[in-house]
Amino acid sequence: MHDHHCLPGAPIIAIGLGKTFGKRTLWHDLTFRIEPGQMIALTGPSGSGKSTLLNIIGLLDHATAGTLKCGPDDLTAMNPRHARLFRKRTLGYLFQDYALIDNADIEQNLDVAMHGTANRQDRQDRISRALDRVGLNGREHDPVYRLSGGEQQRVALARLIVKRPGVILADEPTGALDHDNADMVVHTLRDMAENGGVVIIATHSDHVANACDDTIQL
Ligand SMILES: Nc1ncnc2c1ncn2[C@@H]1O[C@H](COP(=O)(O)OP(=O)(O)OP(=O)(O)O)[C@@H](O)[C@H]1O
Repeated sequence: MHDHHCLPGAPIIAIGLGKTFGKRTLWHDLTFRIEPGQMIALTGPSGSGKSTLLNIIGLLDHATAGTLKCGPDDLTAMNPRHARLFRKRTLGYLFQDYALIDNADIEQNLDVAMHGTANRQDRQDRISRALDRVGLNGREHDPVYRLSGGEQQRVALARLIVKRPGVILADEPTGALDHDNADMVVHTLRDMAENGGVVIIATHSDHVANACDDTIQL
């Protein structure tokens, strides 16, 4: 196993993946392969385990059976240090709680996502382009606690744009948004796939699922 992280360009591979809580089985024997460049919808009724599967791929929960890999890296058997680096360098989350730093401003929230970029001017250019993309240019110094839910979701999207992760996990990313902003989110996630990312979107929206290359139905 290599020491640092799953390089962008690696597929996500599940073989016989299972998850049970006590006596309840959410799914067993889930097998799929998602190639870099693909945007995949994760669908299924409420309670079918979409968020749980995203959490397992995102190293926030564990499968109870099977194997999950990102390229050569076995995600079901990572030591804590490797898991921390994988989260920091390879994973990008777009989850419902946004996980932003509330009392920091938008720029600070984006800046912390760019671990690998030492050059300050380069970081600022990337922040500016990302905020343009999500329609929040000029709002760099607004504190996050003062933003609306939809604005916070767009900051979370901008944070992904500046981070450029190889694996993007999105849980109902269009849930709180109006039609135009929902389209903007889907197009941005599509761009990330086209740049070589693996994009996995848990969604109840047929519109979002139709914009994806394929569907994993739970
Ligand atoms: N830690 C846990 N212990 C026991 N059961 C859990 C735990 N976490 C999740 N579950 C159960 O697993 C099931 C799947 O939950 P999950 O949130 O993954 O579903 P979902 O498909 O994302 O649902 P929704 O579409 O409603 O968001 C739920 O019934 C939930 O109660």
